[in-house]
Amino acid sequence: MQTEIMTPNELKKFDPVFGQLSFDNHEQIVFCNDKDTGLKAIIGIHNTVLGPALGGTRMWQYNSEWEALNDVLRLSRGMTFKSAVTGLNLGGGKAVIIGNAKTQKTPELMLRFGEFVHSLSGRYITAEDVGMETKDMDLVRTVTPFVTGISEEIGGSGNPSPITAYGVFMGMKAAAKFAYGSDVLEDKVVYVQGIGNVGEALVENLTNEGAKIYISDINRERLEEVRDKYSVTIYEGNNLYAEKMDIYAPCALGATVNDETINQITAKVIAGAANNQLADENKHGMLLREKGIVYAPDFLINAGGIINVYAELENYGRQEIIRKTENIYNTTLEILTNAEAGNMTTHQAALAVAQARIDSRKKEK
Ligand SMILES: NC(=O)c1ccc[n+]([C@@H]2O[C@H](COP(=O)([O-])OP(=O)(O)OC[C@H]3O[C@@H](n4cnc5c(N)ncnc54)[C@H](O)[C@@H]3O)[C@@H](O)[C@H]2O)c1
Repeated sequence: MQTEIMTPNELKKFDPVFGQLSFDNHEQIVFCNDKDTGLKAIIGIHNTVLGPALGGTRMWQYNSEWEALNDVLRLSRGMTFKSAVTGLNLGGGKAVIIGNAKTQKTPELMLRFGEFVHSLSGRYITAEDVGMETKDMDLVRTVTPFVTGISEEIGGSGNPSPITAYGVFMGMKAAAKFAYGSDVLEDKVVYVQGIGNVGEALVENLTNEGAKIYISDINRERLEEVRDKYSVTIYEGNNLYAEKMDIYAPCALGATVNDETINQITAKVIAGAANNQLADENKHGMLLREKGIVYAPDFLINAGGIINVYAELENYGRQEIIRKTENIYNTTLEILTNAEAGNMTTHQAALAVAQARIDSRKKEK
């Protein structure tokens, strides 16, 4: 799917909302505005066939409202497929708040946002995303029950990052099994790009397995902190993609598999936590396939976080969270096998599994 932002002139040729390139088959888009608190937010509900649309709230200083709309359309669609492929009874939604989370996020603004979430009567359930913290969700919880990712002290599931990392690790093992015939990662050279919350927890899993780990990050302090804790090497070069490695784990930004990098990548496996790793799902998915690189779809293997918050709704415990996250291994292997058999990209194969679940539920209904 195309996700580029159009220029204002290009936009004039289209309907401004339904004509957006990222408009898929979204059920409902809610524009939330409140002058008193400065709130400008958009809630995107992509699909509710499998259940309420759950997805985090991102606060970001977008360059334009079009950019914010495009982001919420793209992200909410992604949530539909993430939950569907993971086997959760959830639909896909997401919210964006336009503004600087460091300077414009006030308690009043968050409470007003919570009221808008509440007005949707549970069709949309929010959670944390970029620019949000657990304490913001705790505040939203005071005005609506339709929020997850709240503190453990008030019944929440706590920090999702270690579970996300465990799911990525499971997906990586499955991809290694497919590419190398064994899921043992001992002595495999793995580059972890971005050692934030998820990246560091992934490093911990990889360390326990005996992988040869290289880490890269734009934050030098983080690099040194992680190096002092684990047996890893800091990557000091400036073009990680061309380095000789077995596995590339993008855990920072999206779109790192793009026209510029794709021909440099030497890894046989790509498996990481970052959302939207392929700059162009179809084009780059196909190129990876042609190059024989096994790509574990991001929205499938980074689903640990949503499994974790889903526990708050379904009241299941730690053991079930781990079991569901471990199952990412089986689903990944199944999808990689389907992709090969069906002459599809792995991304398309994962979407097909998700879509089949949605279609079959729709029929039942
Ligand atoms: N936290 C979760 O549970 C979760 C769930 C699903 C997906 N994700 C995705 O996984 C990725 C990592 O999430 P996180 O929670 O660890 O975020 P984070 O903000 O804690 O860490 C991101 C790290 O990437 C680094 N970084 C930024 N730009 C970089 C670059 N160009 N090169 C190298 N490093 C760079 C940052 O300095 C930071 O240390 C994000 O894309 C996020 O959307 C996270």
